[in-house]
Amino acid sequence: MSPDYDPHASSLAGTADADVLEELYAIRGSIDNIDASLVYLLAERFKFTQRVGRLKARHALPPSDPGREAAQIERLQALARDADLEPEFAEKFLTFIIAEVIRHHRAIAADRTGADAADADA
Ligand SMILES: O=C(O)C(=O)C[C@]1(C(=O)O)C=C[C@@H](O)C=C1
Repeated sequence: MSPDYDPHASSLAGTADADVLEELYAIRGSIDNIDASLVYLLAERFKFTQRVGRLKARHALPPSDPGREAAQIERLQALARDADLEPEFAEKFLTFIIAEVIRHHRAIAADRTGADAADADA
């Protein structure tokens, strides 16, 4: 955990009884653990998608693959329904992440094009 992180940071101090705040902080401890896991999971996912980006750039494949995305969204919506999560939220979340991945893929491809052009000039 970041040394500067205060798990009791709140704008609610003084607005509720101490026992209510204690319960709130206890619940927030679990929320903090989940948020930390999400960060690690996302970092790991981006490590893999960076590999995909490099592979695609090397073989001149397009950054996005709409057929793959449609299948992923359908799958995540079904998982969300099973998990009692709004399927629309699952779709929005995945679409948000994929947009960032595509931005990375484009940057990798542009770097590679630049490097290839520099090699050709040399
Ligand atoms: O699997 C790919 O081809 C990727 O580039 C990864 C990914 C994803 O983040 O899941 C991102 C962009 C594509 O449109 C589809 C999927």
